[in-house]
Amino acid sequence: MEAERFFSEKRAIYEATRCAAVPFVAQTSSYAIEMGGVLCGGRRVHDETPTTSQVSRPTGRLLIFVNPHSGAGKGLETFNKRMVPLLKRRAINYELIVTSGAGQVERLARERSDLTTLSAVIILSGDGLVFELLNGLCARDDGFSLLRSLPLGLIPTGSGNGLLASCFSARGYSLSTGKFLDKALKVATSANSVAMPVNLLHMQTDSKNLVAFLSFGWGLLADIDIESERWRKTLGSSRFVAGALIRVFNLRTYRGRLSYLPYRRAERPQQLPTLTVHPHSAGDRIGDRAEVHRSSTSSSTSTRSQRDTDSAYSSTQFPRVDDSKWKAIHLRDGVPNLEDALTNDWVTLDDEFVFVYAMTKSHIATDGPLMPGARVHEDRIHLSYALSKDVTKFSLVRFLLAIEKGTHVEYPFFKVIECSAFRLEPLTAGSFMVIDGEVVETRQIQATTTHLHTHVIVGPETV
Ligand SMILES: Nc1ncnc2c1ncn2[C@@H]1O[C@H](COP(=O)(O)OP(=O)(O)OP(=O)(O)O)[C@@H](O)[C@H]1O
Repeated sequence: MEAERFFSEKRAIYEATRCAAVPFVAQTSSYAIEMGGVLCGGRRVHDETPTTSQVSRPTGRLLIFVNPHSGAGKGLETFNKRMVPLLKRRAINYELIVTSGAGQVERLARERSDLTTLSAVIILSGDGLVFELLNGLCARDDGFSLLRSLPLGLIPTGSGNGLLASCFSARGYSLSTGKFLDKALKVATSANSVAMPVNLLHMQTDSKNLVAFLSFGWGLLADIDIESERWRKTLGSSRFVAGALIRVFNLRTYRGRLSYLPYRRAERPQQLPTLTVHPHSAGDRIGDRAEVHRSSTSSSTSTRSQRDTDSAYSSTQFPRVDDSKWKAIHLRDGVPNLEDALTNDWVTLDDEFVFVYAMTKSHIATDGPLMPGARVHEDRIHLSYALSKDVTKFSLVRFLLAIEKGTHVEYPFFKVIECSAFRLEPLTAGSFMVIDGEVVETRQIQATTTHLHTHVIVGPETV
């Protein structure tokens, strides 16, 4: 069986590349990589404003990840039918990796030695792959500087694309279904694009230091996200609505201790994000590219259990080892480690919660903004919660339905606090703790604002 799979994989890769002009193929046991043999021109440019960075043609050398199972499972089709023609038309050189399972992108981002030679990384998936990429990068010694030099292009083929929705919304672009994808394809393959700085949070769990770019959830909203996973293929992003209705009528509440450090402007000035694109040798046109084939070792199932087993984030075996590296990037001095006592300037709520949901961006999906006040580059956390004593099932349903119109913020039980850090200690079990859509296993969690930014391609410079 193994041998059969090995040879069919070889055959698929041979078929994929035999008619390409100059590509070669590297293969590992878990994935196939298609690489072109030409580079297009580029130039080194520095950004001049805190809100956008000039990307010299994101066309020199792209590393493209496609998750074939994300969202409705159309990532590969979108790549072949929609993106390849654009890449060809603009003579863009690229390396394609079709992911074969959870954790692969994180490993590659952590281990590859050629990342400084890339013009950009493009991801066709949901927010999950972005989470893997950023955490892989941040695990490297040169990770924080790589964040400043490696822009991300996001093509929304997942069921949750909150990061791109937040960035596009900030630029005034339409988030309606067709236009969202069209625009993403266009900007990711256009010359002279710009990339927006996007703030990152430091998340400390019992065992890990992680970065988050979007959200942290516990209670109702986190449970809806994870429990509606099973409808991912059939319902796409509508799975959240179906999940919400079911979950509200079986409402669970959780005891927890939520502490936060009220927002104060950063003590050290924010470092202006500088995006550098490395120069490339002058380019030739790439020839006809072959159709892309998925490695036959890739799993055809994308279930939560498989993801949990494979996940690089679920282990609680190992102690955190690099706390000091992370403390150095905090915007506020003196934020204690997760195990340490909080100082007097923190506020603590010990109560029965329906949910806790924190965001640094406005959107978790393309429907209305959950946190309309959040800005992609700013240095504060919008920490929201609802207490069990303040809600009824009926008011919760109305609240969830109001998110699309943005009127949910008017519900008095929806409390939003601006803070620089927060810590959550669940006192009853049963809910997921979810960072950027990914479940983490930990007894408690702490989030702190940092001066780290990644950069998301949103170009062109003028809208
Ligand atoms: N080939 C694969 N098979 C199974 N899982 C994969 C594969 N490639 C990536 N993954 C994992 O799938 C998860 C979901 O990916 P992503 O978030 O990008 O898509 P999505 O459709 O928006 O999913 P969700 O909304 O459930 O998070 C990620 O955690 C990623 O690690």
